Amino acid sequence: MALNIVEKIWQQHVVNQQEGFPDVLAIDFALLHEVTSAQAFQMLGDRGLGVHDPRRFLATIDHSIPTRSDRQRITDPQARAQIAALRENCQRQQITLCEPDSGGQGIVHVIGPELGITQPGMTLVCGDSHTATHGAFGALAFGIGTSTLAHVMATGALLMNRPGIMQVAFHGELPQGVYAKDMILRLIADIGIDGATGHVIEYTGQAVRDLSMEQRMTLCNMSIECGAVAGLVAPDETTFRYLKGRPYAPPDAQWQQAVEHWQSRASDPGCGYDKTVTVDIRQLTPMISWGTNPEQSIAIDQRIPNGPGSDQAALNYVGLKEAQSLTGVPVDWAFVGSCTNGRIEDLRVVASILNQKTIAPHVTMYVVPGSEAVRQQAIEEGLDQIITRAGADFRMPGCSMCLGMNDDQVPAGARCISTTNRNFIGRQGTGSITHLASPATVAMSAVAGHITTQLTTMNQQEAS
Ligand SMILES: CC(C)[C@H](C(=O)O)[C@@H](O)C(=O)O
Ligand code: SF4
Repeated sequence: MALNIVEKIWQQHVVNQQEGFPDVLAIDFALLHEVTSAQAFQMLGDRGLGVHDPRRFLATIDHSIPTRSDRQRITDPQARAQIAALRENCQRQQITLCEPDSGGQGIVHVIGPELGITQPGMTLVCGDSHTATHGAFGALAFGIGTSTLAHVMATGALLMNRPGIMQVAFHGELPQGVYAKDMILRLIADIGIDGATGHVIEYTGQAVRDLSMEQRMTLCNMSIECGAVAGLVAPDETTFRYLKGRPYAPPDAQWQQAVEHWQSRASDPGCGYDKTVTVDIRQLTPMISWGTNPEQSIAIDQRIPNGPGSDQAALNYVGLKEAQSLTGVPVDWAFVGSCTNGRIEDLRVVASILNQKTIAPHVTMYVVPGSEAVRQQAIEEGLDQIITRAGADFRMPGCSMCLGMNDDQVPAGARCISTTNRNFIGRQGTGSITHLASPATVAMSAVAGHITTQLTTMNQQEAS
């Protein structure tokens, strides 16, 4: 029988199945961060339980760590407590913790793939809603709550009813200057914030095959924003090439065998899905959000909806009007980073736009690498120099301005164009206004000082 990738991974990992009860699914790996792990460790401690196999866990510090150069000096008492608790818990349970300045620290969804932990056909969990990012490798990756995390820690298994499986088929080639970020914003705008509820999405189509691993991660990252429980892309040569030689990847002697297994995980021709959605991207232009959830996004050449699709409360919050064009709306802040778009390719795109330019004087721009490895790579390529020369701030790795949980916050009333994944009310700081877009759109807008997808040819540097 022809099976899709999710059915295959599920079948291989189910350890118990009983009518009327959730399936018991073996979990290959769990990633931890400082915000959601403390209570899970506490629950284990309360019952005198240990972590069942510490080699299948890895922890990092990302949400609450400052991104200034002296980031080890943490002034916020809550952040300090979270980080101290993670250190203590990892030490007690013998879990590897990627410490700041070890070379391995970064956002949990950036370092997992970078280290080669995330592999095709595996099951992976993290107490974080953007865990679907790892699906880019053909892994079944779920964001789970804290008590579920405690259960996985103790048993290595997850109780779950098998979700529906939805195919999102991208039709056509991705036009020049349009990115995975635009593809996923288009999908969410089309199907809505609950369009994939209860489903795992498999992204298919030649355009997906043509994406780099970084772009596939961007695509899968936002699956949760249309309600999906996970999102994935079947593994192929691009996946294998990315993984080869990474610290946790299979060594040379086992490589061929691993690749053959991974290849066998891809969906069979003629397999079925519970639901299929097609997105035509032949004419896709850069996308941007206008409201207070990611569904409220439009193509840059469209106007904010007037009538159906409009949302007066959202418009009041963001200070915009029905039927208004977003092009030309002034921005105060520009943010490049996060587990959506804080990888080396994103920084390369940004640097290529900022090269020989300066950002508009009224704009504050943060460029925050997703990990220490991304930062190091960017420095080796001289991207930090280009970014700094343009007047942007090239900072230390972390979640940063993606959510107002650390020192990096957009001030109340300020408008930020951002490469992140959520534009919820107050997401980047109390009273902050967020417009979601690709790194290219963010960089071009920072130079122009207003929302645009055109590279301003004349600016301060050239004029002087
Ligand atoms: C803090 C954490 C629990 C949260 C999540 O689960 O996603 C955060 O990463 C986010 O992006 O909102
Ligand atoms: S970068 Fe943002 S979305 Fe990603 S894990 Fe951190 S806070 Fe969540």
